[in-house]
Amino acid sequence: MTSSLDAYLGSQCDSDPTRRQVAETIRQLCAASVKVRNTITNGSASEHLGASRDAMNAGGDVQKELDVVADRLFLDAAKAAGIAYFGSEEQDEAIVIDRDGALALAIDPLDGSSNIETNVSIGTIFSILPVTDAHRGDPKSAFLQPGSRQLAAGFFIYGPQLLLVLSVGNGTHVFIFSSSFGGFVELIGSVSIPERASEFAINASNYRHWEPQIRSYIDDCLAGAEGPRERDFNMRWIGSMVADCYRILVRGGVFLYPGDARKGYAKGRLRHVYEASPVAFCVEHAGGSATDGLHRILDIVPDSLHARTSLVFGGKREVARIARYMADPAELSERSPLFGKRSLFRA
Ligand SMILES: O=P(O)(O)OC[C@H]1O[C@](O)(COP(=O)(O)O)[C@@H](O)[C@@H]1O
Ligand SMILES: [Mg+2]
Ligand SMILES: [Mg+2]
Repeated sequence: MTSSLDAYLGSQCDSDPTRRQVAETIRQLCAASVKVRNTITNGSASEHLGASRDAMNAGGDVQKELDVVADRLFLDAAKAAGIAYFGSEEQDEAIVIDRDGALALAIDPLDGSSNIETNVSIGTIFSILPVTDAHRGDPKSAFLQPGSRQLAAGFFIYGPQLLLVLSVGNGTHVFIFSSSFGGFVELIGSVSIPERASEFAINASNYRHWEPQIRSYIDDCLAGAEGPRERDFNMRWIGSMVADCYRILVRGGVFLYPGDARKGYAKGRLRHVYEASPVAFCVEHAGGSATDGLHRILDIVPDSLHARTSLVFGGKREVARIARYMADPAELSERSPLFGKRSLFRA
């Protein structure tokens, strides 16, 4: 029999008051996600949701109407859940909700904003962290913990289906919103990323800005069956990390958003606290890996709420292979000159 999210949370989060509050927070986030989904699917509203506002968020991105609507709905959810501190992509600073609360909620209210007006899957990414006495005087410090301390993390996808990918630290599970049931029910009991896959996701338009190591890795994939990998690769880039991540969870492959030479992109585009860290938590609990190219994301201590990080995640073996490219460029130059020089992009 299919089990409900509620039953799952009851079985996983009943051991102590903090975990019960984690469960309550997830329930409130789910309720907000349904409101966001309804807002998106409501035809009369959709006209202006993708419209740009005059404002920019702390990361320098132009805010769209839906970024702000979603931020407000998730802030209300955080208040209803009794969260201590709310840190959002759309807010410059962490917001104090309840000074005595036990949890901090970091959120990307709307992931894939550039896809809003194109009717492509978008989502919401969240991370739930513990608040200790050491964080009380300084709310932002609660968000500057390594991702390994997350109590729960996940993301919603507003796509053909409304999905929740969730880890409370014991595997990664997928729930689907069922309107006939009136809530989320389990779709995949425990996700396991297929190890051998031949699919990569990267924004290839940035090729000329990448470091040589990233170019070499992609060159070798593109060389296909005739290249050093001796097999053909496929490429996908949705432009909504939630959707790229979900595909990798169910079908395998690897995602890269590396730092590059563009101004402001030394550490890529993605934000550590509310994008990379929760995705890394779900990916690791599904048997995969997530790094900044070299180091495990969940071990890195971010230095600000809106810090960026290079991000590579997916199947363990492929992520480890990319780390070898990053760590040892010398090894690349020692490869067969045939493959060392060939590239579909380079002359
Ligand atoms: O437009 P680019 O540079 O390919 O970046 C796409 C990436 O940016 C993001 O949209 C960033 O998230 P936001 O939409 O929350 O800013 C990711 O979802 C996606 O993977
Ligand atoms: Mg995002
Ligand atoms: Mg966003």
